[in-house]
Amino acid sequence: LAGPAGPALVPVPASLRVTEGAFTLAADARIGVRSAEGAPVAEQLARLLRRSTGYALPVVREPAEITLEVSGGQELGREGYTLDVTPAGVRLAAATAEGVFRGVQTLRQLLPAAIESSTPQPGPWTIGGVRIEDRPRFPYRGVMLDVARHFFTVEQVKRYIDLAVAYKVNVLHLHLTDDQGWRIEIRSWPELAGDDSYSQDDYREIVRYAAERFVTVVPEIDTPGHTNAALAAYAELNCDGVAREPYEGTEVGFSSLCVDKEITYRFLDDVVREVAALTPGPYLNLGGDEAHSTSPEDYEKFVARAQEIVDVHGKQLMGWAEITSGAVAQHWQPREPDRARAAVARGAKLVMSPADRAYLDMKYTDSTEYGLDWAGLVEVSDSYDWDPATVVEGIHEQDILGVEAPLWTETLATPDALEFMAYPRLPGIAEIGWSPATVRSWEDYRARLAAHGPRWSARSVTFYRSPEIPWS
Ligand SMILES: CC1=[NH+][C@H]2[C@@H](O1)O[C@H](CO)[C@@H](O)[C@@H]2O
Repeated sequence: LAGPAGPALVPVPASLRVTEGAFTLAADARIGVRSAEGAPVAEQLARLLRRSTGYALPVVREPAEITLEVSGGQELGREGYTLDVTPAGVRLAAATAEGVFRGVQTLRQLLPAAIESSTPQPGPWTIGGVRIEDRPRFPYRGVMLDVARHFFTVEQVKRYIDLAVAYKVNVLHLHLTDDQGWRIEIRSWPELAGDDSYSQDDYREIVRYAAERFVTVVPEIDTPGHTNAALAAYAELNCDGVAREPYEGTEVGFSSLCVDKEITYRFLDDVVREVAALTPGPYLNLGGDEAHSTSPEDYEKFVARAQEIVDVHGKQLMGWAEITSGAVAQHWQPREPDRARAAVARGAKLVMSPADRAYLDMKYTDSTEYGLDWAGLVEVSDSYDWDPATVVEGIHEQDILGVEAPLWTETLATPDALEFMAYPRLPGIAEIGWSPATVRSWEDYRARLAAHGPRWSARSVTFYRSPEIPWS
């Protein structure tokens, strides 16, 4: 692989040493895993390698040519791992199955791009010798998918997860409700979700699929603004008792729940109860952005009640940077750094998603067919060449839980459009979340990223061939 210092890995590992010799995966190779905890990850790796090599690759309960070990060593944390490739074979060790899963993503990238094919390819399947010790900089490395402006099916969400976990992404934030649509069944309020929505079983399946890949789902029910879909479904939720018209446009800030009506909080309690019961992850995101039709006093009253409700249902409140309560606030508006500082001042942790860097719905250039440009044009270099710990004055490493790449879908109606906007920028945000700031740079990253084009082509990913990258 053409990477300047060796393998073209994204995210770049915390430490990597090229060693003597090479390992070639042979047709009679086996995958060894001794612990029950590691077995599901071994099976996932086996399925992936069988598909593109055509080899049997049985999983056995003893050391083998590829050995996955879930050992006790806590020094690398929950997601860290060590990966040794020698002529004798591959040894991937971690304290948890999650760490082994993260290391498997690195192992995939050490193998030729053809390993990503869905049909058997000719080898040789050779990896140069390396010793890798790796662990993430931030614990929260997310992608957000807006399924409200345009709905995407369970299978399409699964594919979005599949592509993202190859880059060690570990959070999927689903923007489930907005002015244009309510996309999750709420049994106590059956008129909310229309035809294009997830049943509760659909949502459970997304959560299950994500969990198998050590991805935490963060559901967002955007409130008190961005609520036209609910206000159109239930007249009684409106202050004037009149149902709103359905809205298909792209304006924001015109809707608000009725803060002074008690039914608003029965509604919120029912919704939070049902969604929390379906969500194993710690966060319940209640949005809070662009509540331009809610007075500041009403906004504070609403958020205080919302916090109580989320507490009752055993979750931690998360929201956009405007939200004035909760454990985690998400910085998004480059023009409003004060909100990030205020969130830290009240004891919240930040997820960094500056729109002029991390919003995957921003056009690459003014000739990009899809997307918006209110935060500016965001080429691959703009999206990569920043750091969460310096991007906002006064916000430092210890204030930050992680990063997230939101993909808003006002202008994106198909999976191809999603992939075109997400690739190649999503891997860069993933690297910013995982790799130490000291081991990454734009010049090195663009050279490594060049080797990922063939990997995406092998998976039929529709990506933007940015002229900034020397594609291999
Ligand atoms: C947090 C946030 N609220 C707005 C803003 O981001 O911009 C998005 C488009 O880029 C838009 O879809 C969203 O409703």
